[in-house]
Amino acid sequence: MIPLGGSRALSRPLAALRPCLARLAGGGGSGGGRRGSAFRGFLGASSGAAAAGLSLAAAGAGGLPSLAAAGYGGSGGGGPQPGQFGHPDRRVTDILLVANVLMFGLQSLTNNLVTVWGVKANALIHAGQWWRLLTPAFLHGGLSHLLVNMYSLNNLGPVVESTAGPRRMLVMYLVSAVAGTVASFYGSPNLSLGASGAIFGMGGAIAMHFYLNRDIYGSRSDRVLGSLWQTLLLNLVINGANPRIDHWGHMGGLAGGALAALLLGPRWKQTTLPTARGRWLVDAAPVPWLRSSPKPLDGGRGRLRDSPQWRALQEHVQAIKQTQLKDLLQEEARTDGLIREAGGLYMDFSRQNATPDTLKLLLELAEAADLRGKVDALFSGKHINSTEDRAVLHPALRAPRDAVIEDAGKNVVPEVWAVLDKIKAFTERVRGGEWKGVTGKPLTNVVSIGIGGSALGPLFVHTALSTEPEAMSQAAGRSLVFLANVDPVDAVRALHGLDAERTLVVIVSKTFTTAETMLNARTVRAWLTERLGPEAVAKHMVAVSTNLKAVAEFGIDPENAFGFWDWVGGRFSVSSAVGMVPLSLHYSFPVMERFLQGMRAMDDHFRSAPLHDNLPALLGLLNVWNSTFLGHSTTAILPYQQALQHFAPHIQQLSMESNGKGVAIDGTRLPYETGEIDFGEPGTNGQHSFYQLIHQGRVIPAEFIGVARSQQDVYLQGEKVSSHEELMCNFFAQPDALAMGKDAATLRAEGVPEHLVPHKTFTGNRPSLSILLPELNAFTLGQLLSLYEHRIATSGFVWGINSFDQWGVELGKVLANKVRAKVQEARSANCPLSAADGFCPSTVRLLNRFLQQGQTQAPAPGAGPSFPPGLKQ
Ligand SMILES: O=P(O)(O)OC[C@H]1O[C@](O)(CO)[C@@H](O)[C@@H]1O
Repeated sequence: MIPLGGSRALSRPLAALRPCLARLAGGGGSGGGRRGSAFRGFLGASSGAAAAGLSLAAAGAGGLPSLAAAGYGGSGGGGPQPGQFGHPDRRVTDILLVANVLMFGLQSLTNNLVTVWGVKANALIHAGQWWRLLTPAFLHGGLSHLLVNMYSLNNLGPVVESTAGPRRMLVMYLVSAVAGTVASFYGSPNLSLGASGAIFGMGGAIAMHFYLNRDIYGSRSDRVLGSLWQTLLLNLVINGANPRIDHWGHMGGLAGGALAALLLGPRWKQTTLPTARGRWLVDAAPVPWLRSSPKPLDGGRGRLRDSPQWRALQEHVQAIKQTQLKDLLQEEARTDGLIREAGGLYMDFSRQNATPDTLKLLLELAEAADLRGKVDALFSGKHINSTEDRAVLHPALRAPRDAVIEDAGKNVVPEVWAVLDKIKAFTERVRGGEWKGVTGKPLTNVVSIGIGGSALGPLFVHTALSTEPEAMSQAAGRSLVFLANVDPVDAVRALHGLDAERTLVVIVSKTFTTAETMLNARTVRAWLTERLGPEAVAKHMVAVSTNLKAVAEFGIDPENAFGFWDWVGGRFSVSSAVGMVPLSLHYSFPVMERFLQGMRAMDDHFRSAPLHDNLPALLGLLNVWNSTFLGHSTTAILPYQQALQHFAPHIQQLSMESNGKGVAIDGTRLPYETGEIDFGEPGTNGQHSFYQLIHQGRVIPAEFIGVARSQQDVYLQGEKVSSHEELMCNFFAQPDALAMGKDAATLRAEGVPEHLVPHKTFTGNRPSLSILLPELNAFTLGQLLSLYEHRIATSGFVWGINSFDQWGVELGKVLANKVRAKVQEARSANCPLSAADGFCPSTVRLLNRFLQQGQTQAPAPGAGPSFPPGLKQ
C-alpha cells in the first residue's frame, strides 16, 4: 500500500475529497489537525511501494519450491507455475489479477472517481464508509504501482492457492486486505491504496503454512521460511525509512495472512484412516470450515510417476535410444560435464547411456521427489524408517565428538563416543596382552560370529585392509575369522586349527535372536568350554548387540558387551561396534578411527554438496535411470583390486535388502520396479568368468572401481609395466570395450571369416561408470563405503520406498521354525511326515527323503556336544 498522492492525475479528485475529509474530521479548510497535515503529506508522495512488493515477490518466484512437486498441492505433481496464467490450479489468483487490472482501468476511465470512492480515508471510515476497509486493496496509484503488485501476486498467489486451495486462498487474501487497511487505519492518518497489504498477507500465509507443517515438509520448510525472512529483512532495510510506504498496511496484511493461515490451515497431521490403506495426511485446521480432504502421504512416488519430471525422463529415453556411446564419447564437453571429483575420489560417468540433458532431468526428478529434504530428514533423526518407527542415524556413528545429532530430542553422539571409548580401551587391553585368556595366554585370534549385516561389512573391510601396509603391520601375529553360516562346515572352517587358549570370540547380532548366529554362538561356546572349562566364557567371549538383556542371558557379562542402537540398520552397521570391535582388535583402534573419518568425510559431502556435484546422489540417480527408465535390472560391481574381493557381496545386501521392495513407504503397491540385482567379482578374475555375458549377452550397467597406487605392487625385470599397471590396463580397457564395441565392418577389414563375423561382433553402447581412488587405505575405504551407503539411500528416496526395513526376510524364517519343529517331531517319533503336518506334497516328499538319507543323531541326554572330526583336535 502507498499513501496516496504521488500521481498528478489524482490531485484533482483528491482535492475534491479534501473538504469532505476536513468536515468529517472536524477541522477547517485544508490544513487543520493531524489528518489535514497527513493529507498534505501524501499529496507529495510517489508510488514508492514498488520495491517492497518486488522483493517479496522475488522470494515467491525464486525462493519458494514448487509445493505441488512435493506432492502436497496442485495437480499431477507439477502444480501451477507462477507464469502459467490461465492454469486451472491458479484460478483465484488470475481472477484477482484481472480484477485489479479492471479496477485500474476503471480508475482511469472515471478520471479517478472510483479512486476517490474507494481509497482508505480514515475520516470516511469513521463516518461509516466501511467498504473502504476492503476497496483500497483493489485500487492503485499508477501503472508501475499496479505492475509491481501484480507481479508479486502472480508469484505468491499460486503458492497459497496450491497449498490451501482456491476458496481458502480467496478468504486469506480478503482477510489480509482488510487487516492491512485496518492496521493502516489505526497506525497511519494518510489516505492509502494498493494490493500490497493483501500480497504481504500471502507471504504471511505461506510462512505460517510452512511453519505449521514443518514436520511434513522437512528442510523445505526451513528454506522457505529462511527465504521469507530474508525478503522481509531486505524490505525493512531498503524501505524501512521510506515515508512514502504504508508500512502499517504491509505489516497488518502480513499479520492478517499469517493469522488466517493459522486458523484456516491446512494443518497436516500424519495418521492412518480406518477406511484406507497406508498413511494419510489429514487437515486438522482449528477452523474446520474450509479444511482439505485427506491426502495419501507419499512424498511423491505414486504421483511422482505422473509428474512432468518423470514423464520428461520417459520421453527422454527415446532420445537416448537414438544415441551411441561411441559417438557420445567423442564429445569433449559432454565428457567434462559427466565427471565429478570429491575428497580425492574421481567419478567418470560419461560411459552411461546419458547426456547432460539426462543429468538435468534426473536432478529435476530428485527435486520433485524432495531428495534434499529426505536426506536432511535422515541426518536430523526423523523417523524415516516408518514401518519400525525408527530414525536412520548411521552417520552419527562416525560423527565428531562435539556433533549434535538427535533422536527424539536426545543427542546420540555422546553415547556413540562412550561406546567407541570403551572399544578403544578394550581392544588396547587385548592387543597389549593385558586382557588374557583363562590359561593366562594373550588372545591373538578373534572369531567374529554374525550373519548378514553383522558379518558382510566387517568381512569386506577386513579383507580390504589385510594387505594395506600399516594395517598389515598392526595385525602382525594376529588372526581374525568370520563365522556366519549356520552350516556346521562353516564352523569347522572358522575354528579348525585355532588354539582356544588364544582365541577371543565376538558374538555380533543386533537382535541377539538370529537363529543362525545364536546356534553358532552356542556351538563355539561349547567348543571353548569343552577345552577351557565354563569359566572361559567370561574371558573368551564378548558381544556386540542392541539387546544387552539377551547378551546377559546368554552368559556374557554386560561389561563385556558393546552396545549400539535401534537407529542403526544391520546392513548400515559396519561403523558401529559391529565392525569396530573385531576390526579394532585386529587392526588397532587408530587404524579403524581413520576408517570412520573417511566415512564422515563422505557423509559431510553427501549432506552438503549440491546434488549436481554430489557423488552418492548422482550414483543413486543413475541407478534409478538405468534400472527404472532404461530397464536394466542388474548392476555389476567390478573392483580392480583384489583387496575389494568382498565388496560386492556387502553391497549386494546393502542394496538388495534396502531397495528390493514391492510397496511404497505408505504401503501402496509401486507402479514400477525398484532395486537392482547386484553382483560382482574383482577384475581381472571376472573377465575370465562372466564378462562374456556383459559384452555380448544382456546389457548390465557396470561400476568399475580402480585404485591409482596399489597396496602392494610387483615390478619384474623385463616386464613392460608393473603388475598393478597390468591390472589397471584392464580397468581402462574394459569400459571402452563395453561402450565402443566392435562392428562387422571392422572385423571384415581385419579379415575375419564371414561366418565368424556375427560371433565376433560387439554391439557396444553398454553403460558403465568408473571410480578411481588414489589408494586403498582405511580412510579411502571409509569414503567408498559411505559413498555406496548413500547411493543406495538416494535411489530409495527417489523411488519413494522405505530402504531401511526388511520385512521380506521374515516369512522364510517363520517357515524354518515350523520345519525345525516337525523335523524334531518326526525324528523322535521315528515316523515320516504326512500332509497332516501342514506342508505341501512337494515339501513332505523332500523332507521325508532328507530324514531318510540324513545321518544326524540327537545326542544322548547328558552327553557332550557331537562335534565333527574337524572340531575335535
Ligand atoms: O544382527 P542380527 O540381528 O543377528 O541380524 C542379522 C541380519 O539378519 C537380517 O535381519 C536379515 O535376516 C539382516 O538385516 C541382518 O543384518
